[in-house]
Amino acid sequence: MRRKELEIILQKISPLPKYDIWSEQYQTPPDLASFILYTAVEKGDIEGKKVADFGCGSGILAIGAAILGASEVIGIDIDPVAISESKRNAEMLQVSDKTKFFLMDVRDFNIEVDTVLQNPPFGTKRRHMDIIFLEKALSVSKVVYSVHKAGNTDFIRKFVERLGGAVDEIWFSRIKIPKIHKFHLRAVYPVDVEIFRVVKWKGL
Ligand SMILES: C[S@@+](CC[C@H](N)C(=O)[O-])C[C@H]1O[C@@H](n2cnc3c(N)ncnc32)[C@H](O)[C@@H]1O
Repeated sequence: MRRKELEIILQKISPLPKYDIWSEQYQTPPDLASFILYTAVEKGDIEGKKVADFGCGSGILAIGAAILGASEVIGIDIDPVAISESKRNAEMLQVSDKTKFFLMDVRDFNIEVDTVLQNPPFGTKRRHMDIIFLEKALSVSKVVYSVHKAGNTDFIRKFVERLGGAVDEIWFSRIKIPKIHKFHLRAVYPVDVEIFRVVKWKGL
């Protein structure tokens, strides 16, 4: 399957019906999701691998990984609506046999996987939430693809190195997110993001 075909399939996954500002539930746009997924395939991180999607939202990264040949995919989210929407979307795209979705806080996840894909909350509402996700992802996997608000590259690089990992590659993109604060005037805001590929090179 070509990347554009995957993107068209992922466009069938709608964002969650109600946007929870506190949980920062913006969806990864299908073009960025297909870029992350294809990059991960090219690097050997998806096909035949056990993959987790932390904060799966409507399931776009988890379902994409299943479509691209992951052997097993686990999606988790703290919001019950996200879990039911992910299950519904997995059924619609005929990958429910390869995907499992669990309602849980990322901090409670303790299953070993090969690869974690995640677009965590930026931490705008709950400080350092993205870092909590990243630390958990590195503790249970060998490779992590993680989307972060741009501008904290050095902090993230050093944080990962302190955990015994390494930032292997970084890509840049821009996504539109719904307004975060009541005083915001526009409905959506463009935000520059960095996508990190992080590898674990020491036992954690
Ligand atoms: C930016 S959205 C990304 C959604 C989806 N992965 C995507 O890429 O479109 C972040 C997701 O993390 C979830 N979330 C926030 N805090 C969480 C936590 N402590 N544990 C698990 N999921 C959480 C939110 O409910 C939301 O669905």
